[in-house]
Amino acid sequence: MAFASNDSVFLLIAGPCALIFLAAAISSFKRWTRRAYAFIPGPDSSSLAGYLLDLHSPDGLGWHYSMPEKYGHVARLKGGLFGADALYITDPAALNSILIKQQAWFPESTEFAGLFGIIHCGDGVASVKGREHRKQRKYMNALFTASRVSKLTPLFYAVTRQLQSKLTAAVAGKPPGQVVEILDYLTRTTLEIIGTAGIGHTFNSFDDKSKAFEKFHGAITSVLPLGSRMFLVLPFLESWRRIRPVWLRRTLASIATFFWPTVAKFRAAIYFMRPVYVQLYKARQQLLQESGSAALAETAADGKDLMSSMIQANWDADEADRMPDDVVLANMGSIVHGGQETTSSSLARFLTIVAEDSNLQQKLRAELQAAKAKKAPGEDLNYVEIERLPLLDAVVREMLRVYSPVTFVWRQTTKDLVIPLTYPIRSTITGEEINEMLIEQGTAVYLGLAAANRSTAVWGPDASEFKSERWLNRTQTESKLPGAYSGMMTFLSGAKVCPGRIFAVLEMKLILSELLLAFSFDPVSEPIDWKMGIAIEPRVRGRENEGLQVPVRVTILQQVNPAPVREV
Ligand code: HEM
Repeated sequence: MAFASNDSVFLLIAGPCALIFLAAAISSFKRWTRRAYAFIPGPDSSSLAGYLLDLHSPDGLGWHYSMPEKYGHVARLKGGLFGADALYITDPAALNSILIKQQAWFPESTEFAGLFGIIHCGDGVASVKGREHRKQRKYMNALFTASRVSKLTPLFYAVTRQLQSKLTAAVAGKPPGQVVEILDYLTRTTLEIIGTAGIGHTFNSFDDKSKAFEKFHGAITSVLPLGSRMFLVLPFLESWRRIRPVWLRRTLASIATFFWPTVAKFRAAIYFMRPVYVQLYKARQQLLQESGSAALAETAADGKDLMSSMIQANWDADEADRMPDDVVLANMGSIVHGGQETTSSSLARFLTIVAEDSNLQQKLRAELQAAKAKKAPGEDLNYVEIERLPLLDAVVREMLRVYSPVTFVWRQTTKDLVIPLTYPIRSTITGEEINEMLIEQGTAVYLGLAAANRSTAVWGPDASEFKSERWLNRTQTESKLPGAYSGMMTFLSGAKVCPGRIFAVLEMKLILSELLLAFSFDPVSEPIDWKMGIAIEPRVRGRENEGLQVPVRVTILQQVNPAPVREV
């Protein structure tokens, strides 16, 4: 009898469990084999594994750019043998719906959230969602207002002067047109700017003997390319970082490093950056505790850096609104990372454009010289004056439109949703026009930022050509796209819009103007291939193994006085 009752208890528990298991298996099988988007045109996958290899291929920029022209502004990405289909979206109304109107149901995919959570060792803005994201963004948005950023202008100049002197030293006394690997200089510049203005720390980036710089520079520039090489495991990273106990996760990671050198390098880069942030944060907290806010003036940026402001705001906030230490630390990582590679590769791209187009280069220089002529000798252009240079503004906008440093972002629906379309889909099955479509829960949705920026339907038949003139006669309202910056998608829009866009644009304009006043640039004969990564990666054709580089020819126009060395 006892046996029988045990049996029924077992059946009572095991029965429903088996049913739940079966239902879950059927639902995931249905999801994996779902072909709900068969009526939407889209590219064939280059392998049985589906679209993932094409989407992430380093040589795949052309694949991305061609998407709206070949398949329309919503394209189906075939999941292959085992995966579900996904969507590639560049349609203005659909982007507006996904990023703004219905953004609560389209959170960032767990893949990117997981990757950035690991890189920043915690839940900063780049890896949290919903209310927590809104809470952290309030702190971050307050740091990046135009008025706050304009106050950083003297810091930007101070670092740019170091770049000018370093570049002058590299080419002085040599024949004109010396070949210089300019990306290295620009990476040092943007790292030093984000170091001093972002987190109040100097990396001594222009000191060739600075080991700290060398290692940090190596770590920060390698971590995203390494991350993009691990794209096949990205879907599991968010669950991975929740594994407890922590020692188990660390042991598993250590085992993985033996089999996969990329993981070993990725981990080493993170482990190098983390203590730098921890040390800085602790020092800042100690200052606050011991001597109050005024003591922050001791930092490398005289207390004007963004992170000091964030730490101070957090310190002053009510207990309930305060961010825990690990979140502040993760956000230090988000700011340094967000502000580094995107900006340095854009600057390098800009220099190659003006090197190829001497007429444009001369016109830009003339505009800058005219603006400088109105200032007292030795006085710099201020934030408003830099912003109001029409040609520089047009060239920077066009560069950010045609060469978006971030190619796509990744979202996932959390419920079935209908989205409107600006450009109807023509069904491959019935031939009818579809003006709105259902996106099923769980669908991976890729938003093609770079491709939308080149859509001929939005920008005209010359969309993929670099034509700065288009901005001299065009207004933001003319673009149908919901992008936060001049109607382009480069900085995204909505809740996840890049908080650093005003910072980035000012930084780029200021560096470019100072470089153009002091040097002229000419092209080299070797072609540079701009490869796809999480940010764009330039490599010299035939010398890919030498890493990221952008050679240009540099000639001194105007001797620059050596920059004063900043004591830190
Ligand atoms: C040309 C330069 C830049 C470009 C093209 C760019 C682009 C972007 C894009 C597209 C995103 C959204 C990513 C996503 O949702 O997956 C983003 C996020 C972000 N960017 Fe930028 N960015 C640039 C410069 C900067 C700078 C200079 C900073 C800081 C000083 C910065 C800080 C951030 C941060 C912290 C985020 C995460 C925001 C969040 O998740 O809420 N970015 N950026």
